[in-house]
Amino acid sequence: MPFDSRTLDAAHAMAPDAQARALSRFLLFVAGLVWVMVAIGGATRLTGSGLSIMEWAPLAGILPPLTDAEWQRLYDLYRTIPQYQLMNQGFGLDGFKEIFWLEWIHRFWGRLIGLAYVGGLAWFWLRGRIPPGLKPRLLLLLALGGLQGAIGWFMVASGFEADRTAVSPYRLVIHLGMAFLLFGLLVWTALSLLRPRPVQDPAPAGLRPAVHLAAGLAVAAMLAGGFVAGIRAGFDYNTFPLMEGRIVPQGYWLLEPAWKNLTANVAAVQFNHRLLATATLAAAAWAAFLAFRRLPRGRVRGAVMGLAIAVGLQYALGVATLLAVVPVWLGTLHQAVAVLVLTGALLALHALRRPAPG
Ligand code: HEM
Repeated sequence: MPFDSRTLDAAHAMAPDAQARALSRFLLFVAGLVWVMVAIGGATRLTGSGLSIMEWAPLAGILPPLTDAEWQRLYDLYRTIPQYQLMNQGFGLDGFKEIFWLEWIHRFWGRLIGLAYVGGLAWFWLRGRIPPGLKPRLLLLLALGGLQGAIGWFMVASGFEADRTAVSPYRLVIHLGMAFLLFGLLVWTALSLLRPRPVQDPAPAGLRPAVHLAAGLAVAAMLAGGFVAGIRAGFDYNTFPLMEGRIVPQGYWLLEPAWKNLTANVAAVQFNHRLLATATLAAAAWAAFLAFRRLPRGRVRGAVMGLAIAVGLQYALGVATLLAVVPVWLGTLHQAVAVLVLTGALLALHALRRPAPG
């Protein structure tokens, strides 16, 4: 049962502290690599680099092109897809090289994460330093990491279809969501190795529901943000707080069938992201207020306040990204700081875990 936290608690009890700390540090290191990967992924998308490598070659692709002939071969492949014909026609081999590198670095970093994780896992495993109850979860993480690579390719492949110049927004959101899930599982597992469940309930009345609400809304805002990115909805309605002079933009419910408005209608997708972000900010601020009033200084209060600060920062960055019409550096920062919000949510949720039963 990989997700049963009691298994992990039992594992924690069995693991000597120093060993648990070492394993925890390793998982946090890998989570750090995933965080960098999310930022590189944002930059890759925003520079229009993501479709520049048309092959799925997990092993051979580890080397970049080393000869002129190899560059030419990859460029010729790229010239066959609609994105080249519709957007980049005639930009030449030099233009191709410019968009190539970020996608290559993104894939290289993915391989690096895989190698670091497999290498570290084998090291801990062979030395008998993994609590038995934790092994299924660590293997699950390995499987999910491999799946993420395949999802990445599944997403890229959608960008080669006729008349498309970008990838499917649904696949983009799945890829982004899986990155958040991987990061979340790594951090949660690491935290659980470091800190067993509390003996006494650390949460004053009302705080746990408020933090759960803020965390749930933050995840919803992130997935909605993925659709903003996926359909380039940030390049319209570049005013805040109104959208073309209205709170709810015109054409909010224009598409048929109705559910399409949630994923394909620029006005609705952007409005929903704003709304969810604002609700997250309100819930996180309320949780911070409760923590400030009802808890003494310390880890639990700090975690809840930290979540609110991260959400406030991300909110401000979102508005700045929108007003500046999505420059690459701000969009990338907004994507990276989403992971900070997730970290804040995980820390706060973990600090507020209920006491072990019995
Ligand atoms: C709780 C607060 C927020 C969270 C967790 C959040 C999260 C995200 C995420 C995960 C994405 C997709 C990845 C990316 O950046 O490309 C995104 C995109 C975006 N968000 Fe937010 N966001 C928040 C607040 C806001 C606010 C308040 C605005 C503006 C009013 C905003 C504007 C945007 C825009 C314009 C994009 C698309 C950027 C692009 O095309 O790269 N965000 N957001």
